Amino acid sequence: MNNAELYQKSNNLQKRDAIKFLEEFAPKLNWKKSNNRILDIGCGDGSVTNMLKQYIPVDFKLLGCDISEKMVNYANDHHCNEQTSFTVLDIEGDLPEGMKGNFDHVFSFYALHWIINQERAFRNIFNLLDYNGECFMIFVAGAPVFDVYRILAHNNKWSTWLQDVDRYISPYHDSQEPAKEIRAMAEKIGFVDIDVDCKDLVFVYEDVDILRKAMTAINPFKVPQELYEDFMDDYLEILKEMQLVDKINNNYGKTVPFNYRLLVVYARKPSQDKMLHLKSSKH
Ligand SMILES: C[S@@+](CC[C@H](N)C(=O)[O-])C[C@H]1O[C@@H](n2cnc3c(N)ncnc32)[C@H](O)[C@@H]1O
Ligand SMILES: CC(C)=CCC/C(C)=C/CC/C(C)=C/C(=O)O
Repeated sequence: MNNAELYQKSNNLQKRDAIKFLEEFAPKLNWKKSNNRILDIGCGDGSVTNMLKQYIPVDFKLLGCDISEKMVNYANDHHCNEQTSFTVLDIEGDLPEGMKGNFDHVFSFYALHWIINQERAFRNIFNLLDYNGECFMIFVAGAPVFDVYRILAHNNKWSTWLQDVDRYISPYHDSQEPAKEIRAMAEKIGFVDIDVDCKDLVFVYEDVDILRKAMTAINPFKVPQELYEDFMDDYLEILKEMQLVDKINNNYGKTVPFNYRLLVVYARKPSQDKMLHLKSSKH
């Protein structure tokens, strides 16, 4: 998952969804006239961070962050300029003091399903925002890829490399009402104007080879290189058993549609007055 070169060639699904939801939501955000301080969490190779610039006012400072140093280096090499830079940050870890309260807008695209401790990450996002700051995030609730990981983890051939499989399955994959869960968590943290939607979407891969590359680009497991093609063959066999890929002719010359559920989340940190008022009414 930290091969930026490969990821930027195979992230059509992620890019399509970032564009789709930015087009809908960016015009509705409360942009400042000047000096918009923006953070993109889980920026990866930086290509979506770069696209984000088309949807924000011209006066901005944009920081992308990612847990992977390799991704951050690639993003800095390809997309860094006077207004945009990238840094290493684990959104599930301790925040540097200097970043707290420093952002008017926090975005995150296709990253938060990688986080086990959701409350820690959402609390960190709250603390990164300045008063009245807004966050907008899209991430995967459920997808067949997570069922495939579970099945591979139970196969003796692959179990050694998939021992920590739960770490890489969206925390909402088995949830009946992920939007309700997220809303309750965001309310508990102190967010207001919360809007959470769980969308049923479809992405059509042009053929099995393209699908294979996309799955390799997001594969989090350290399967040895010499076994990797065999691993992907078994991966595809499972997709055939699940009737998601045709058994006949390896789906040759045919497109491969996949259904998945995507969480689309907006929330705002209250004003300073509102927060002081809430604090004093608690005592
Ligand atoms: C699928 S990529 C998404 C990249 C980009 N946002 C996009 O939409 O194309 C997910 C990214 O989240 C990063 N990530 C995973 N866990 C993270 C964490 N705890 N803190 C920050 N980034 C994390 C991964 O390193 C990876 O680069
Ligand atoms: C098995 C399969 C090909 C599923 C495709 C649908 C889908 C939503 C894939 C994205 C999964 C994911 C975890 C992406 C990411 O982290 O960027």
